[in-house]
Amino acid sequence: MSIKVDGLTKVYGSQTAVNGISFTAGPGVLGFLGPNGAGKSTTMKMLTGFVPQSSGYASVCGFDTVTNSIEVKRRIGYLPESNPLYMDMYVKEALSFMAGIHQLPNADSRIKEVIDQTGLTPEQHKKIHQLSKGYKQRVGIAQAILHNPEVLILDEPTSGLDPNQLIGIRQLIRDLGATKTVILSTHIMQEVEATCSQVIIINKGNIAANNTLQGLKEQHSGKSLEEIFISLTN
Ligand SMILES: Nc1ncnc2c1ncn2[C@@H]1O[C@H](COP(=O)(O)OP(=O)(O)OP(=O)(O)O)[C@@H](O)[C@H]1O
Repeated sequence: MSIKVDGLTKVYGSQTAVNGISFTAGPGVLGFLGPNGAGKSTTMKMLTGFVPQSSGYASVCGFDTVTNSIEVKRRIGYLPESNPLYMDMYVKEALSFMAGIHQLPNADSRIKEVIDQTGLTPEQHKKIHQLSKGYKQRVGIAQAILHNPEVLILDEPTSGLDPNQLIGIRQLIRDLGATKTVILSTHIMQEVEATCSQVIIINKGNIAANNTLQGLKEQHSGKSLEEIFISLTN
């Protein structure tokens, strides 16, 4: 399994945002669902080493996220919810900058490959601030996959996109999930149906469900994913 999480907990002041959760994930797309404030982003930030946990353990490809964070960062790509980008850079310039940080050999050919893969080719000569939201998301994904990580953490990568962009990005996520372990946080149930093999529903910092999409539906006697989500998080 590429991701192992055991008793992972994050406490902010007096609030327990993530309460001792445990799960594993391997290649495929894992849908990480939950209401606003459930603890999804906090869990993702702990997995990427962006914030330290209060207690518990997480590993990525066998490396402890706290004691081996450099090895983890080599193997993980992260698109944060806010998708922070260098708006004044050209698309290729930003990717080249990231390639430098990762010390990628053959950076130029890898950048070209990633631009093709994320559908950025027609917009590649623009500055990032000139791009539409959908294309900015594609740049965020391109940056996350540039170093060809085994694990991808995508925090609401499709929020606010039009249906055409949605379809394109979902297809890209499915393609990435064919070889990588992808953790996808989303509020769009249709998206989960279209892309995910495994689903975790988190509520108030606790795991309320962890199953295959099929298994979850069987467990809840054929209810829709939306109905299951509502019944487990209310
Ligand atoms: N830096 C922080 N300091 C204090 N509290 C925080 C901090 N970050 C998150 N929280 C709190 O932790 C809880 C979980 O937040 P988190 O962002 O992980 O939820 P989420 O499931 O990603 O929500 P959303 O779907 O709205 O993005 C929330 O109550 C939030 O206010």
